[in-house]
Amino acid sequence: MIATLTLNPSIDRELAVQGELERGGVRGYRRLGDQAGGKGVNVARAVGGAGLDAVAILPAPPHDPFLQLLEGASMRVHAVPSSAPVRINLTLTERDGTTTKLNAAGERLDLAVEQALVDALLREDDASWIVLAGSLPAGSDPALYARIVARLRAAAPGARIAVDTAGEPLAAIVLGGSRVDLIKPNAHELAELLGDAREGDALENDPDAAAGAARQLLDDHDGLGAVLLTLGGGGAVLATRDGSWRGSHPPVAVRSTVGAGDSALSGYLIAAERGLPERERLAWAVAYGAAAVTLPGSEIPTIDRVTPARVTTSTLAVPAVEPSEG
Ligand SMILES: O=P(O)(O)OC[C@@]1(O)O[C@H](CO)[C@@H](O)[C@@H]1O
Repeated sequence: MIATLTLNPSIDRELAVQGELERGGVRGYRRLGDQAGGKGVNVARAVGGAGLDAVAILPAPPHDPFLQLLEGASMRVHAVPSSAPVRINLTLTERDGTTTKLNAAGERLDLAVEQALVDALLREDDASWIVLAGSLPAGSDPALYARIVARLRAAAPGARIAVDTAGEPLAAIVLGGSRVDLIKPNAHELAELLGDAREGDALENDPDAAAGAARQLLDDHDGLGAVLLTLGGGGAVLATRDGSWRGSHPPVAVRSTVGAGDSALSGYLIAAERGLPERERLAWAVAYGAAAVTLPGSEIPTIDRVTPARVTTSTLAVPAVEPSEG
């Protein structure tokens, strides 16, 4: 069973832009629809869609439209009542598949709601993986995920924890020495974590450099178990303490890249639940990510759309890293 926590869920509203989007210009659009989103929600939906047990834990006011959008979803939903309405994130899609995302900050959660969410997570004591995913609502303590990990470690020492976040919350986890089994940055998030956000494109286009950077993180931070680094159309790299691999997929027709990273993480987790080794988990991650980009908006692929056999994996010879000083 997989339990996800989404502290900042969203209604994902997709707008199809007429013509090309131009900064400062005027364009028409067609509203395509709303989906219940947020990274942990998407992961739970994908895992549930693969026939596995998943629960999405999140805050939402009792009659928020977000909850109606979740009716009939493939996973269990545990909504902790909150007074903060669920944010609306916009996805602007152009004909050629270019996706522009405008994300709202999300409203700060009351301390009592925060506590109730963590308590709900702790009650899921048969979860094989706990996933903490997405940004934190505005005004949250950037170390909130790190504090939640510390509580989970104390209460459930054996649980495996995956974190998919960015910026300060990710830095608080990694640099603060939290013990997590997996992080899933993209190249830009990894570059920012390493202190040079400008290097994101370079990492995305150079899987060897990306793997070296991921491996360096593992060497510098004992708390980290593995890094699943997504590289857009370049597939993904998985760096673990036992080896590093690259997975790539033949090109696909891209409709929307929203949710591709969540799908990749889901693929890894679904393969892990099936007892597959790391290299095959990577193949599943890449296959899920590739299937996701062929779907509109933040639609998450069901397992029948996913073909891990189309993914080529190779072992990366990552140079040995000098032990860090001190
Ligand atoms: O603000 P966050 O939490 O980083 O990102 C939120 C979000 O962009 O992530 C999902 C796609 O990954 C969407 O469902 C959602 O709108």
